[in-house]
Amino acid sequence: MRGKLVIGNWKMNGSLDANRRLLQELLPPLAAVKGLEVAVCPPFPYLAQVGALLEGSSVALGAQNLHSAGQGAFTGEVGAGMLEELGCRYVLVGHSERRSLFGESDETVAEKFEAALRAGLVPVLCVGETLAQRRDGSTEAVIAGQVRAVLQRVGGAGIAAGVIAYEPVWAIGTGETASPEQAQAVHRHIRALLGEATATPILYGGSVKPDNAAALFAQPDIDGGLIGGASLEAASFLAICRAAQS
Ligand SMILES: O=C[C@H](O)COP(=O)(O)O
Repeated sequence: MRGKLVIGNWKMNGSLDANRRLLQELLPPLAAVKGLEVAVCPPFPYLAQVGALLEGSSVALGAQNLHSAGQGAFTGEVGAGMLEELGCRYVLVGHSERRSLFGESDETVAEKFEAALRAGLVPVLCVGETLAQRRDGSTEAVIAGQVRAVLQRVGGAGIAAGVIAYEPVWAIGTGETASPEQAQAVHRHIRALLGEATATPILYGGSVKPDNAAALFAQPDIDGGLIGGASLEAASFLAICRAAQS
């Protein structure tokens, strides 16, 4: 179901003390921000702490990754059921840092998406092109490959139970955001690929800040944001959530 959604991806940042301070600053004013869903994705070791701190708030808990197997001899990995047991609602799959730094293929990502659905989680499929791919004109083909790998595995109903996040790799952590028009063009392309799953929420991510969020979220096919750096600073994340308020 399409509705506004803003997810903070803390990446490999935080500490017990910093997490507590961030949420103490963020949650009271965020309670007054209506008309959207908000989630935060801390690193695995902090899921239980952050889940406890979120109790009584409307902010959902998410994880940044999972393994496609439920359990077993996969040292260092985490299964979907474990995330569900810790109170996660969302899990990111196929973030570009997972794809580029940890070698995740479209097929691996599709398996993870399916495993998350099976456990009752909402998978957030991250897709996006590199700068070289944008320059050589293959943006649409790259995104189509990433989306179709998941569609083939879980079908339209499966993908509609999740969320897609378009994150151009060249805009992640660089301070260089896609213009609202560039982002909208790719979001429209993604929605066209979805067929019957056209109501799947599609978020934009990549250097979203308080000063560019409103223009991005105003685009017809942008349903919110996946926020990295700015989600670590309460005032910035709050301003971005306010910009998504409908
Ligand atoms: O998951 C979040 C994205 O990678 C965006 O990160 P950023 O907002 O720091 O550019």
